[in-house]
Amino acid sequence: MVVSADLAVRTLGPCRIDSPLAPRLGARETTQHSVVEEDRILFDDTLSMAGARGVPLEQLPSLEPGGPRKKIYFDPAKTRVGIVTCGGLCPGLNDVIRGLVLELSRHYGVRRIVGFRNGYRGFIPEFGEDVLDLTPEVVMHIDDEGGTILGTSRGKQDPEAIVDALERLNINILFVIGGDGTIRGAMDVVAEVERRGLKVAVVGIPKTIDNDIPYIDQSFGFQTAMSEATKSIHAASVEARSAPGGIGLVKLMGRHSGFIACYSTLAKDDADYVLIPEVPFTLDGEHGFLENLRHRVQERGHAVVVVAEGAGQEHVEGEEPGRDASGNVRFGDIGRLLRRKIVEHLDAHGVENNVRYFDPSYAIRSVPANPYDSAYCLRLAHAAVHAAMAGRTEVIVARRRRRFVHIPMALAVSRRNHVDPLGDLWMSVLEATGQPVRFG
Ligand SMILES: Nc1ncnc2c1ncn2[C@@H]1O[C@H](COP(=O)(O)OP(=O)(O)O)[C@@H](O)[C@H]1O
Ligand SMILES: O=P(O)(O)OC[C@H]1O[C@](O)(COP(=O)(O)O)[C@@H](O)[C@@H]1O
Ligand SMILES: [Mg+2]
Repeated sequence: MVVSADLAVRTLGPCRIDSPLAPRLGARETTQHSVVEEDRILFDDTLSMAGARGVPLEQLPSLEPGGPRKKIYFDPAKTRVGIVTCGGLCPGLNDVIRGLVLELSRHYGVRRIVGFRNGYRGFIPEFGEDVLDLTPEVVMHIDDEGGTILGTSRGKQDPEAIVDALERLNINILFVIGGDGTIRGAMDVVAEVERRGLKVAVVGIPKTIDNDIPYIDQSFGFQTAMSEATKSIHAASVEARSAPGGIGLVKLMGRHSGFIACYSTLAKDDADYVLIPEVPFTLDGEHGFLENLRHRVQERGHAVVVVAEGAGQEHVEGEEPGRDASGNVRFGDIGRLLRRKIVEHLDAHGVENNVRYFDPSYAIRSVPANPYDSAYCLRLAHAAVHAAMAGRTEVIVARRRRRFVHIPMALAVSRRNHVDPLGDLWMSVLEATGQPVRFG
């Protein structure tokens, strides 16, 4: 079987130790529900996509399956584990931490697990952060709360200092729970680990409420966050329908990808317009957004507009986008700009208007995971533990088309997941809202 280089997963070495889970794996075979270790998971999911590669079946790009192995690399009794959460909050962070700790301790018998506090700065002595001992008792009920018991942060830290801390604490496995920035940071850590000739596995559990990590079905916490967002859309709709010329305007998170705006709109089916970063729009002119909205309000008496924070940035004049500590762009406020423009435009045309502006902001990501996301987080945590104990490194675990897989970190950060303006999701949004295919 040929494995394309970018899909090959790196391992620390041969697995020689019997896994404590081996007795449960005896009868496992590849079925529609599970994939055995020796098998691979096809990268393409349609005949035409696979066929377009024009290569024999065994050379088709494929991913390593996730799941427990009969033989593992690390001896659980001697293994020390670190866990860190970085970047913005996301529902389910505590579920993942809990899942890692329970799987490591109960099923593999790992006895020393520590949590680094407040993201990558938790490794740096100058910040004076103590590590937190993570036991089943400590983590048992943390999933009841949103956030992360470890804390999180943005801002780059020196990979050499991070690996110094790993050496100081004799850590063999580091789990990083974070988004694209965190994964890039983890790749720097892997490079430094290798430079020193250490055998430390670094495994990621991808986190992003924006759902912008590619090659995975959907990121954990996304479903919870978009469910929270529907509350604001509903409130905007109630307000809009209760006032003459009522316009409910909702700004939602989503820097580069408008998934939250799209899915929460579909869930409520109350919105008349959705504006996302992936689909540019014009404001002015006969076919611009403002004129379309004016007609809608005059004809129907009210309207609901959902806008993702990264949408229409070209319209946010005079505000130079800044950068946060991690180097992410800080966008101008498209929500406030739209509110002002809508009022000005409708006033100028003598159309009565009552704009109600909603910015739920952090409220959608600070809540505990819903049951679906909790179950998903637990399964991701299990997959991450299996990968790490089997010596996999520089990988993230993910679910792709219902299968748990190992994705090399380099591939996971090679691009961003976007709403495809020519794809099914955006088509559904156009159907649900009735907005024109393009403004302008
Ligand atoms: N290109 C990069 N190289 C190394 N570390 C990075 C890089 N980008 C971000 N990081 C680090 O990863 C952590 C989280 O990144 P951030 O972008 O804030 O969140 P997220 O992981 O959710 O994308 C921060 O400590 C940040 O400094
Ligand atoms: O937490 P901050 O620094 O205010 O940043 C807010 C940003 O964080 C997010 O919630 C998620 O970003 P990350 O995936 O980089 O953590 C974005 O949707 C939002 O723009
Ligand atoms: Mg990010």
